[in-house]
Amino acid sequence: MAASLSEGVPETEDRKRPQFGNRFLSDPARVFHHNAWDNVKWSEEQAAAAERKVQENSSQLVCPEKQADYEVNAHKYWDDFYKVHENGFFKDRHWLFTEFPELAPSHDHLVNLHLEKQKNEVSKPRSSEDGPGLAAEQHKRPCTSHGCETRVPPVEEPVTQKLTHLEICADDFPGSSATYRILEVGCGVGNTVFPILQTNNNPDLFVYCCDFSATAIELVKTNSEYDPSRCFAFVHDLCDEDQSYPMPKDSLDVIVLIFVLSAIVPDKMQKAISKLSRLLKPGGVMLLRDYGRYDMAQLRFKKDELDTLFTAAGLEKVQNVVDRRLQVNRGKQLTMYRVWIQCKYSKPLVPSASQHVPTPHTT
Ligand SMILES: C[S@@+](CC[C@H](N)C(=O)[O-])C[C@H]1O[C@@H](n2cnc3c(N)ncnc32)[C@H](O)[C@@H]1O
Repeated sequence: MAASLSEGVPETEDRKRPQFGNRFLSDPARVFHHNAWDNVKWSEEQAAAAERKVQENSSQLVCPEKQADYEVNAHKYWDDFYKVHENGFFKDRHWLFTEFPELAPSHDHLVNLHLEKQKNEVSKPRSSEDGPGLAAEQHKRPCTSHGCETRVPPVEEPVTQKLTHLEICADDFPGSSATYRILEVGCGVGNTVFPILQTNNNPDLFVYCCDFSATAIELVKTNSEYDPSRCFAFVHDLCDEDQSYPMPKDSLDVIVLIFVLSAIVPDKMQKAISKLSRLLKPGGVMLLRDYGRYDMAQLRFKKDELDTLFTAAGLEKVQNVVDRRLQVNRGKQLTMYRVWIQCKYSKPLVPSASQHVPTPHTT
């Protein structure tokens, strides 16, 4: 039987994977007809139950010694995890290109950014709680990643703008000859990076990826798809204030954070994001997808917390949406409520006078 209109999943223009936020459950009796439903409304009882669960979990804290051990030795715990699971745990993030067209080939992200901002000026910010989901809105966009009539004013080539102040030499860093540079932080074994390299055949693309687990980075580098002429993988702890990134500031088009920020301690997040923000070119974007508040009844990110983090790092909101999904195991007739948060924040073309992002000597 054909699905009803409200269950219809619009396909993207290139008829690939549909974006999140497009399949709505209007008739509860149909819950087991699909694997997942978007923008699921939570009842008050359900929200209260999640809150109670969080309180319950928080009432039994691990002892301070163990907390310190988890923080100081976090990279070792992740190393152990990857020694056991190798490439087998996380799935390739193939939804990346529908949710984040900035990662797809021939994407002119400055054009898209300009249009998304124009749209935000005339409509209130989207969220799955206040109207149609993010993807439904995006399908109405007049522009595709492959071309658009509206152009933003030309900007001075940003990479060459401020190189005199850099410690990293402008033409002597990995990927220096590329014109489109993407960095993934907390890349694990490459479930985001390899799909990008496979899908994005732009000859001017260079992809950096880092993780604080040396085992994970070793697995990336020994992957048969790792090509050092297109990619540079390195061990890096994003919470380590003294460690430099191997590229100059104002040099990256896109920074990707997929399920990584939630893995670090909250009081280190701001410095980590501000440091990353400095690496972005003006007009560059930071993309995040992570666990939202009450996902699996745990206390994770709220929309406003992430907004504060990114705006304090001098970035401007393009998107900040909560994706409440109902995942269904049709075989076992089980339902599972998940909450994700997805953000896009861009670096202003002209630095805002009200934002002061301190500039350290190294990036
Ligand atoms: C949930 S996994 C996600 C991996 C990958 N982004 C993906 O989507 O498959 C989180 C990753 O973040 C890394 N990570 C956690 N804290 C980190 C830190 N402080 N610096 C760098 N990487 C970190 C972990 O080693 C792990 O590989």
